[in-house]
Amino acid sequence: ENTGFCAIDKPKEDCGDSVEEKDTFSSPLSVRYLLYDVNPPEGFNLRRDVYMRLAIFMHRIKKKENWRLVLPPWSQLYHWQSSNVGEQIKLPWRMFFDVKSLQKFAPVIEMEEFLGKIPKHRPAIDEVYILQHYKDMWDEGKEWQDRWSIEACIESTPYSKSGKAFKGPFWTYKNLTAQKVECASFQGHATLLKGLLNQSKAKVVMIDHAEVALHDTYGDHVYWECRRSMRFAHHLVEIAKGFRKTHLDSSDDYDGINRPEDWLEEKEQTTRGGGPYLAVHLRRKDFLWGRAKQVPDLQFAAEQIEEKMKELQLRKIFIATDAPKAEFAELKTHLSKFKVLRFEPSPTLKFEIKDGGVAIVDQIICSHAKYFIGTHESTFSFRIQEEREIMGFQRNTTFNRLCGREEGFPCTQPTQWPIVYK
Ligand SMILES: C[C@@H]1O[C@H](OP(=O)(O)OP(=O)(O)OC[C@H]2O[C@@H](n3cnc4c(=O)[nH]c(N)nc43)[C@H](O)[C@@H]2O)[C@@H](O)[C@H](O)[C@@H]1O
Repeated sequence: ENTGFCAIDKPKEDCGDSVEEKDTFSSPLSVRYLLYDVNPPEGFNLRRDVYMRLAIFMHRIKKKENWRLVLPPWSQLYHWQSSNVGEQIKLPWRMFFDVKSLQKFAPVIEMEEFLGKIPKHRPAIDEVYILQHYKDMWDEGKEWQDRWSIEACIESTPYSKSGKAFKGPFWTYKNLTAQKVECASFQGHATLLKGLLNQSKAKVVMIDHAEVALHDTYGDHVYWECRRSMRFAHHLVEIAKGFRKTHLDSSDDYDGINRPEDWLEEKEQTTRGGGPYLAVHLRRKDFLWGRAKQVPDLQFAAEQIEEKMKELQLRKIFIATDAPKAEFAELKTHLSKFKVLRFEPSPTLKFEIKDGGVAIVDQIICSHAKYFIGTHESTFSFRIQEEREIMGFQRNTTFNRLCGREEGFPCTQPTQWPIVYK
């Protein structure tokens, strides 16, 4: 069967660009759709990780089962607080990622494409399963065992019955409804969802709190294939390129970075150079209380940055941060010997790419630097580290983090997760 999707093991010629498919909802099980959502307060980069768990699951079953994974639009993320960028709801994945590239790994489609297929007379979603942890999961002496079962909901849910159908958050789509909503206690890896999906005959199933399902295998070659397929949207890559060139004397040619257009053609890379700047991801805001011991005050962060700048004999520092303007200005006063830069798009550009796009441009710039220092346990920093692994930077230039004042300097550095190829 040719689904139009490009499997990792198919020759490139067989990989169609189009995701158009013939399914009209007329034959109940010809194609099935898996929708999902994540715990509302989670940020963008944790959500990227949850996507990978489900995409890898879809990748594993795609030869035998005809599912489409519907990409959940980005709506009202807690950290996206800019007021001058318009509404940040229902943003499609193509604003941030190269969706064709994702499709070369897993059969994914955008929400709007899925919505376009639903006949008027039918609720969009047949069945919603809200994943929850087993009540006894943390009991002492309880052995880990993969299991799932439909059970009463332990906590209250945001779904409520209105007439025959259920209403719910549904990524802020007001008209979406579901026919059935149940809770499923779940303990195990994403592939365990197969049992849950196959006990159902529904065509459209949604998994809420998908973060409860764990990675099948973290860090093997399939994980990295999925990760490599998550290329950023071209327009964001171009914006980052422009910034690197104009402000940081950095370009792929000059920095010795050589990445094929298509991730399927990527082989193990070695990058010895990197742009002539130090990049730092300085996570502030909720991390100031959430990770108080490991997040340095600005003065202590600056001391660590200065030390590294002297060692590397660099002049320019790129700071990716969620810090308010005043904090960034203070940091600059502590680093007055150097040129300290931040990506600050014009209001028009920011309106276009939104908070999510600004964050990705920050990540791209950090990932191309000669040396990177991140923030303890921030998934934002982790994703930069992965990007650098893909580009083949030497690991000691990647797996670094700032130390908290209480910890002192030096402190324990991040675990290295090396890239693996087939
Ligand atoms: C404590 C936990 O932290 C987790 O955050 P953590 O892993 O850093 O990383 P994320 O899951 O991405 O969430 C942090 C969000 O804050 C913004 N942000 C953080 N750092 C930067 C930066 O350098 N530049 C720009 N432009 N934006 C930044 C951005 O919107 C990003 O997605 C959250 O996902 C969890 O919900 C929870 O809050």
